[in-house]
Amino acid sequence: MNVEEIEKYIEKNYNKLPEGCKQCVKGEKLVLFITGICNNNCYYCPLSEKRKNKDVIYANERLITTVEEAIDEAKLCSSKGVGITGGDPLLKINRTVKFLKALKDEFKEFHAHLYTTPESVSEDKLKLLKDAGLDEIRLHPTKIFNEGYNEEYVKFLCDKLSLCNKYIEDVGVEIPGIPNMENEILKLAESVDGLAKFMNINELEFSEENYYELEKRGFYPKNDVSNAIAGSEETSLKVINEFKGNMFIHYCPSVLKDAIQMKNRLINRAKNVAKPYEVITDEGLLLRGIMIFDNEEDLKEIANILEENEIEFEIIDNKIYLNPFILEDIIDEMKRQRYPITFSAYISEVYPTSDALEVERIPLITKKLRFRRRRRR
Ligand SMILES: C[S@@+](CC[C@H](N)C(=O)[O-])C[C@H]1O[C@@H](n2cnc3c(N)ncnc32)[C@H](O)[C@@H]1O
Ligand code: SF4
Repeated sequence: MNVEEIEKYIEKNYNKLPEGCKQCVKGEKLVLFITGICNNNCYYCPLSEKRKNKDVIYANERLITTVEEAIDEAKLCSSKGVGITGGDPLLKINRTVKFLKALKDEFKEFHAHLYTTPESVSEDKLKLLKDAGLDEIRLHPTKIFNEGYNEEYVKFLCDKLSLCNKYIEDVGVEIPGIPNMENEILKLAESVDGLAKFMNINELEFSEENYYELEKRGFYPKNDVSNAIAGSEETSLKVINEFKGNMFIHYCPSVLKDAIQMKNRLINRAKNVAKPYEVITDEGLLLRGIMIFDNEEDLKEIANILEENEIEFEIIDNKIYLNPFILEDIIDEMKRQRYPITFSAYISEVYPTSDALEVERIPLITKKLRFRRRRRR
């Protein structure tokens, strides 16, 4: 499926999507990674070294410690809901409930969904989650994919789904689309139909952390441009085509996460954080022009010129930040007028995220090294 096909699929099936996914595809969900701690050890686990089994909290890409920071990040992204993930959020139930309640209290109509595993679900925890306002829960039956299909385990999963239904409005199953497991996934779908409102199948993705384990099992990337695994899409779509039950099965392709959901979330954040001189790209990244000076006099001279011409800019240390296209025009004009250029300059493309990660640097003026001839004695 390419981006256009996905967009069509989303449009056609939008009303059937799980509530949590509806906001997610529009980039309106805050991704709250509540802890990296997890009792499972899935061979396909995509978590990075910075997160896996580390008791850390991230609101989107931002490492945080307090609920206030989570609320701030939700505001910066104009989030309309939260997806609480990990690790396993239920292993840190008090923290999960504290953050969930704070977000629910702060924002009106804030949809909340949470990912966990059936082993961690208990009546006590569900009561706490219900009181804090959880709208949707998704269970990931890890053992099927790590140890093989087992009727007893599926029965255990069904009991946990029934328990969830007593407390939480929407209950679903979410799984990785492991290639060639269509028979097992179909049997699973038939077993949970009626107990789960939906089943989400994620296209299997590789990361630096799980690549070795995936390769060991014969899996390989489907192309050079994505981090999806070959065969996962075929398996997932086969399940959807062959399933005869009532439950809605949603396939979530890797490109949906990167090209649509992530892009929309970046655009939402960029609109709130962009400085007046920054340009928002179609991908939701920020473009800014940067001039770097060796001495303060030169910087002041250019700053005066910009002020006289009513051009927006900002000075940070020995740099002037300004609109990238105006910067290009200024350099052209300086060259045309043979005005001495006393700075180096480039256009910087950065994520609108809290770490402002730089994706690309386009040099405009590079500093020439000055060589002074040594006098012969
Ligand atoms: C990344 S996990 C996060 C929540 C929690 N750690 C869990 O596994 O349920 C969210 C969903 O992604 C799926 N998943 C796990 N590893 C994956 C991978 N390498 N590629 C695609 N989906 C994956 C699982 O089915 C899980 O329900
Ligand atoms: S349950 Fe999730 S976090 Fe835990 S090991 Fe499996 S994929 Fe990783």
